[in-house]
Amino acid sequence: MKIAIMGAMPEEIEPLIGQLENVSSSLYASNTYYEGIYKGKEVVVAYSKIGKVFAALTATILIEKFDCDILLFSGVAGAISEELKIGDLIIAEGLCQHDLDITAFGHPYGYVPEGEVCVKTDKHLRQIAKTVAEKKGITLKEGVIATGDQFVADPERKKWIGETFKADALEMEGASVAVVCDALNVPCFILRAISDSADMDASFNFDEFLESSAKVSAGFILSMVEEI
Ligand SMILES: Nc1ncnc2c(CN3C[C@H](CSc4cnccn4)[C@@H](O)C3)c[nH]c12
Repeated sequence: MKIAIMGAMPEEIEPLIGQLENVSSSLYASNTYYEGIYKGKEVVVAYSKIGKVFAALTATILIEKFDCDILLFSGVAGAISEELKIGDLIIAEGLCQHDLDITAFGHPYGYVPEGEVCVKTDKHLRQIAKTVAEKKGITLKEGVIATGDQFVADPERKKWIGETFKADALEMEGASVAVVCDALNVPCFILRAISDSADMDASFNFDEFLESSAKVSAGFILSMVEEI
């Protein structure tokens, strides 16, 4: 069993690299992939760079070139649900693309022919997460995460995304990772810790809480690796 752990930004995987043994790194398709061992398990860790295209490329390389059997995503997100505060964890039951729009042809937002608005993540991995959270006394929200190639810092855009997709959080990579995993039949798990509320203060909060929230998510992901 080879486990891929992916983030979008260096800060999202830095807390992971230091925990690996026998680490070797390789450059491929303008990305660095760190191979190592965590608690006896083979892992490959990489950050994609920001946005759906880079995330889809890295997810594909982790699976097709590094032969990973499952993919765990660790990172931060903007909150939509009022329940989610900075540092809180959310796992994606499903993910959608809020900036995918061919409504001019009568299709719903986030839909393209032969696709689906909401792509589901792996139920078994989500169950493991809930077991880990219970053991550690951590609150874990499960919901819909909306992905788009925009840093959202606008209450109106946030509200529209929340209402249109019934989304609880938003970010810029998860849905494209889930689409790649779904197409390649690889179990996918997307975990995010809240760094901001996608409102007028988003960029300030993001800068302040990126590092601490990324650590919360990375720590939880490592606890999950022990249980997989
Ligand atoms: N409000 C929000 N909207 C959209 N996405 C997010 C995220 C999640 N990540 C963080 C990062 C923001 S862009 C970026 C660009 N330059 C520096 C840092 N981040 C991108 O990888 C998506 C956290 N809050 C979000």
